[in-house]
Amino acid sequence: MACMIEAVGVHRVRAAEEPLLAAGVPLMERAAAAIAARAAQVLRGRQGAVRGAVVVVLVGPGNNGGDGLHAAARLARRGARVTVVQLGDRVHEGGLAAADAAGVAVRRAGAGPEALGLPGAARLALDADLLVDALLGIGATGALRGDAARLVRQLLAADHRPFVLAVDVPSGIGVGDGTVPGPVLPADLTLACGALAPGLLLPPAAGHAPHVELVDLDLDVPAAQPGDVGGPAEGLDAVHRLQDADVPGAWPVPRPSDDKYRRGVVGVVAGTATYPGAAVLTVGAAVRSGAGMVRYVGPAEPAAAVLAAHPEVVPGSGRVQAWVLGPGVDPEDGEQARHVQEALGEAGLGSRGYFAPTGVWGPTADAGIRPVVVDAGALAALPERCAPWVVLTPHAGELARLLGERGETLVREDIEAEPYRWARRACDLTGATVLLKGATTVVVGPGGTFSQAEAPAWLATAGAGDVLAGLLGTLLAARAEEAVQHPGLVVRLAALAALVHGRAATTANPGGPVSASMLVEALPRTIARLITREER
Ligand SMILES: NC(=O)C1=CN([C@@H]2O[C@H](COP(=O)(O)OP(=O)(O)OC[C@H]3O[C@@H](n4cnc5c(N)ncnc54)[C@H](OP(=O)(O)O)[C@@H]3O)[C@@H](O)[C@H]2O)[C@@H](O)CC1
Ligand SMILES: Nc1ncnc2c1ncn2[C@@H]1O[C@H](COP(=O)(O)OP(=O)(O)O)[C@@H](O)[C@H]1O
Ligand SMILES: [K+]
Repeated sequence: MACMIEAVGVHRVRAAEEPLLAAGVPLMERAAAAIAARAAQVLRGRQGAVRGAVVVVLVGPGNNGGDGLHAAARLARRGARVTVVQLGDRVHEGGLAAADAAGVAVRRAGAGPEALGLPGAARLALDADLLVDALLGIGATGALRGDAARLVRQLLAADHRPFVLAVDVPSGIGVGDGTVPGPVLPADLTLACGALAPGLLLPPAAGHAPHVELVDLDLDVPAAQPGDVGGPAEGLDAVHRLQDADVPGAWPVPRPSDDKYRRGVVGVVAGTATYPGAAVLTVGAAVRSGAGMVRYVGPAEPAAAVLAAHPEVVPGSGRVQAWVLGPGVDPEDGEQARHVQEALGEAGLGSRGYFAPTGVWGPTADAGIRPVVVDAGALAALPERCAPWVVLTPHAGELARLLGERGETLVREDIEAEPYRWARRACDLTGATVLLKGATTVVVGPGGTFSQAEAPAWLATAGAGDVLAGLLGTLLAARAEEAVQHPGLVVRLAALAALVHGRAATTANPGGPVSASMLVEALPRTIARLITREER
């Protein structure tokens, strides 16, 4: 059963809540009841009881603060010692009334008579058993401002913080794009109200919300638009994340009627005499993830290394269903650079690239068109215009270079600060699907947006990207015909490759170091476990 997670653009959440609010459905009370129940569970787990536990709720001016106030009232009624710290002048009136009625102490932070002062507010917050962050939710624009920003900075400077429960989102993240524009309190637990915001899945903001649970409010969210991009003011429509349970339905498991050609032949142009290892790893990943056949195109030295490691590989050019181009290829290397160009041309991408005859993609006439993975050295050979079935697999540095060649002035850190934005930009500029590698891998294509976060940090090791390229080649070769028709399938297969890649690292050595060769070794049993859902 598919169980993919969908994060929902803010405008779609608003559209879903409007009719319910108009009909008088008490969404805030429902959200607050769930938040208080989960907070009580946390307190019982950590303190043994709710009664007597010290809870501080940081409350902002809008409905996110309203959620916090109502939850504070409920926790106080269960015997917790609750203090609300109000940041700013305004506060949700209904929530305030509920908190007052339940005997919650409501204190202002900042300056003024009877205000706690920021150091006082910080001390109170840091001494709590549970700190609830209800400063800002999906109504946030830009970084936290004013006293809220100052208080969060003070909390971030502390050596130890209590358990932090964020209401809806960690306050101050870019809810629509996953940016972190200012100080944000990392949350131990985030309770998303009604739907997950895109920022909860997209890096770097997602790193502040490693554990997200959905509070189901029975919202009837309108379907995402095809292509998933909202208007400029609305932002992203949807971000998806595949789960392990999605793998069996998406993985190309061979049927009895298949032969090696029908299962998909992968052509690999990778490695040079200087970097033969990239060829071995890319080819190895394609073979071990179940390609029907792998053809290797390259000079004698890497070809010999490939055949020594993987005797099942067929050397030289020939008919393939998908190409993997570029791992370990030096764009200045004449022979491999020429092979990259030939493969691109053969896949339907001439010197200027692919322009669909009708102005829309969806080729039918040209039978030569086939998916291509363009990695590392081949990124420099990319034609002006690609198509959704061309998957670029840069890391942040390579993406900065690629965009630099297309007129953007960027460094790697810019990409790391706004991975979604720049992957989207590269997709818009090239027409290709872009898989941006990182601790969380983001895939942005004309067919949608995915974010996968399975990879342990041990995976940041030389050659791991080559393995991903080979693995993705196998998936695209197996479903080549559908992939050139359906851009939605291409992004999904790229996300699937990232998921399996991350899981293979854990399979190879749970909790410890891995090498790229260990990843290749681990692929067959990782895939078997995922598609059969058996523990091995
Ligand atoms: N989805 C659902 O079904 C349900 C959602 N619910 C909840 O509602 C929340 C959304 O509430 P919301 O729309 O009132 O916005 P919210 O996040 O509280 O912030 C807006 C306020 O903050 C202010 N402000 C803005 N930016 C700022 C900044 N950078 N720094 C400082 N201040 C800033 C802004 O002021 P302004 O910019 O207008 O001056 C405005 O006053 C949602 O996240 C969820 O928790 C549930 O209750 C029910 C079901
Ligand atoms: N901090 C991290 N945590 C988890 N995975 C990471 C991290 N950093 C990088 N990765 C993953 O490691 C791989 C590295 O790929 P790449 O940079 O292309 O390396 P190489 O070129 O040496 O093969 C990618 O799949 C990337 O997503
Ligand atoms: K919040």
